[in-house]
This record gives sequence, C-alpha cells and structure tokens, in this order.
Amino acid sequence: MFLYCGIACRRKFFWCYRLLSTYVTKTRYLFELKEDDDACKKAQQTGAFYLFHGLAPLLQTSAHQYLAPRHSLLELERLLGKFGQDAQRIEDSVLIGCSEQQEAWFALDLGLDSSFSIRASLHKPEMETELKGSFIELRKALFQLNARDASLLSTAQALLRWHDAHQFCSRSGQPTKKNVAGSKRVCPSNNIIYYPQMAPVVITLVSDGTRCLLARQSSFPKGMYSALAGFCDIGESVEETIRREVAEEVGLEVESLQYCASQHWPFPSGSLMIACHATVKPGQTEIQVNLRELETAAWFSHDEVATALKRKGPYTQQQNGTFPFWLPPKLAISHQLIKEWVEKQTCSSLPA
Ligand SMILES: NC(=O)C1=CN([C@@H]2O[C@H](COP(=O)(O)OP(=O)(O)OC[C@H]3O[C@@H](n4cnc5c(N)ncnc54)[C@H](OP(=O)(O)O)[C@@H]3O)[C@@H](O)[C@H]2O)C=CC1
Ligand SMILES: [Mg+2]
Repeated sequence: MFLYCGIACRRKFFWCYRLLSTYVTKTRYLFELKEDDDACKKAQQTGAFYLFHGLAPLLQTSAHQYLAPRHSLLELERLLGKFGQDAQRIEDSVLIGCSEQQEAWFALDLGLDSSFSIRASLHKPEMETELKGSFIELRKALFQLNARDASLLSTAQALLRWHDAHQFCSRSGQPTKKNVAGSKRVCPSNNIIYYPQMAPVVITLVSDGTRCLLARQSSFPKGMYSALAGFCDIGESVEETIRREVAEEVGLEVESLQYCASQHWPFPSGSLMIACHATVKPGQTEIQVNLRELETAAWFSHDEVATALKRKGPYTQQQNGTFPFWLPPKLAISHQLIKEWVEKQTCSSLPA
C-alpha cells in the first residue's frame, strides 16, 4: 500500500512538473514577445490571427457552436491586398496568447479606424463572404464558444477596445504609439507609458444559511437571475465593496465572506470579476430592493436553485405568460459561484 502510494505520488509529481514546465515555457515566451518588438514581429511571421470588425469577432458556425477561425500572416496580407489595404495595418494587431508549440496568436480589428489606413473600415459584408464567416457581437456568441476561444476572444476584445480608446496621451494630447505586442502605449513627446486597464467588480452570492439571494436587472434576459454584482469604487477593498453593494442593492448587512474565484469579463469594457460567498446577520434577512439598480431580488431554496442549475434552454415564455427561473450559463463566474453554494449545501445536509 505504502509502495503504491509512493509510486502514485511520484507519478503525480512528475506529471505536475511536466505541466508546469510547459506553462513556464509558454509564459516566458509571451513575456519576451511583450518586451521585445523585434521578437514579436518575428512571431507574427509564423503566428495566427483572429479577426474582428468593430469589436465583433469573426466566427463560423458548426453544429450549435461557434468556432473562431485563425488566419496566417500570408492569408491576412492576401486579404488586405484584395480589399486595397496596406499590409501596414497588421501593426494594429495585439498579442493575445500562444499555443504549447509557441505559435503566437494575435487579434486584429479590420473595422475600427486604423492609424495606417486611408480607407479605414473594411466593408463588412464583402469580408464576411470572403472569409466564409460572420462578425458576431461577442455578447451574443460568448456562451456558444468553447472555453478556450471564449477566453481568447474576451481578452482580444478588451485589448482592442482599450487601444481604440487610448490613441492619444491625456497629458500632451499627442498620438500615443503601441508596442508591437500591444501590451502598452507610449507618448513619444513625454514618454508616459499607458498600460491596458480593467475595472475590478465584485460578484457576491449572499446566503442566510439555508437560502441564497438572487436578483435581476431589467436588462437581463427574461427569467434569468444572478448573484449581486458591482464595480469597486476608488479606495475600496474587495471586502468594503461587497459590504457596500449588498447594502446598496438589497438593504442587508454582510456578516462574513469567503473568496471563491475570479474571471476576466469583457463587458462593459473589461472587468476583473471577483466572486465571493457572503452570509448575512441571522434574523436580518428582509430584502429592500433598490429599484434604481435592480428589477427584483428574492431568497431561493437549495432545491429551487439546484433544479434551475439543471434546466436547459431555450427559456421560452410559458403558457401562463411567465418565464422559467434560470441561471447564467457555465462560462459565467456567477454560475460557478451558485453551483459551489448548491454543492456545499448538499454536503452539509448529508448525515455525518
Ligand atoms: N460574469 C458574470 O457572471 C457576471 C458579470 N456581471 C458583470 O458585472 C458588472 C457589474 O455589475 P452591475 O450590477 O452592472 O454593477 P453596479 O451595481 O456597480 O452598477 C452598474 C452602474 O455602476 C456605474 N459604474 C461605476 N463604475 C463603473 C465602471 N468602471 N464601468 C461601468 N459602469 C460603472 C454605472 O453607472 P452609470 O451608467 O450611471 O454611469 C453602471 O450603470 C456588469 O458589467 C456585468 O456585466 C454581472 C453579473 C454576472
Ligand atoms: Mg449591481
């Protein structure tokens, strides 16, 4: 038994080591590309490009899923040539990752005004025909992508949006220049460096011990409820934001909280979602919904939430005119937070 465990542990260690080694190699490679413009330009020669138009990614449909095609530099140059564009436009691309074999992946938006192009925005329908795909709003496509493409396209969109919005130095008013990877922009007149930013957002699943609190904003799809979310204010810690948001939105006071996980979220313009579980003071569970922020909020039992987690779309209107109660899909961190709460409740209700 001891020997078996020893071998198993060593195997596990060896496996972890191999994983870590690939990860470290990839990370160091990406670091080099961000730091060294020449290395990054070289990586474009053998790299692959994800294409966007007005921040909407190019997607192809395959059996209820979207696929994000990649194009080589040669294909991209041919495409730009066909549409009368200068290959210099490729300088607008941003590095978003790489494969385990160190094929660098870039994203390029052909629909935003380019610093290099006279005919700025390429004609969308013609390009869609040429590329055998469609430029689809990321919000509509995100949940029909596999996890890797969803993550890459979210990063790409947030980074492309940031570059588009930071073309000028806020101090000198002069045009800023991006490095080849797109990990920063510099103002040539005063050397101020601008780095891409994201807004920290907390997302909190409040529980009173047996029930959890879910809410709706009027902008949510009909029937969908989620955990409470809110942007961090300047000067706040994550704990302070959670306490404030819960008080502001549902009029309750948080007693304790526990970190769960985090996720990059591309909406509205690149957020870091920090997910936590929270409990409220016993006996103080009366909800007072802030109607400026939420449409409604309510306590839900373990069984109601567990059933909703298993429910599959489409969530169409029922005969009585209402919509079924459903929860955000797997890719959203709120789903993970709610699922974790259900699992914890299930475990704690099992006999010891
Ligand atoms: N991934 C997931 O599972 C989930 C993600 N979310 C995301 O969490 C985010 C925050 O949730 P929400 O409840 O809307 O937040 P808040 O409760 O903080 O309310 C949103 C309002 O805050 C103001 N605001 C303050 N700072 C910012 C900022 N940096 N960027 C944009 N608006 C700001 C805006 O007001 P004004 O318009 O008046 O200026 C906005 O309408 C949303 O972007 C949402 O997409 C939410 C739930 C689940
Ligand atoms: Mg909110």
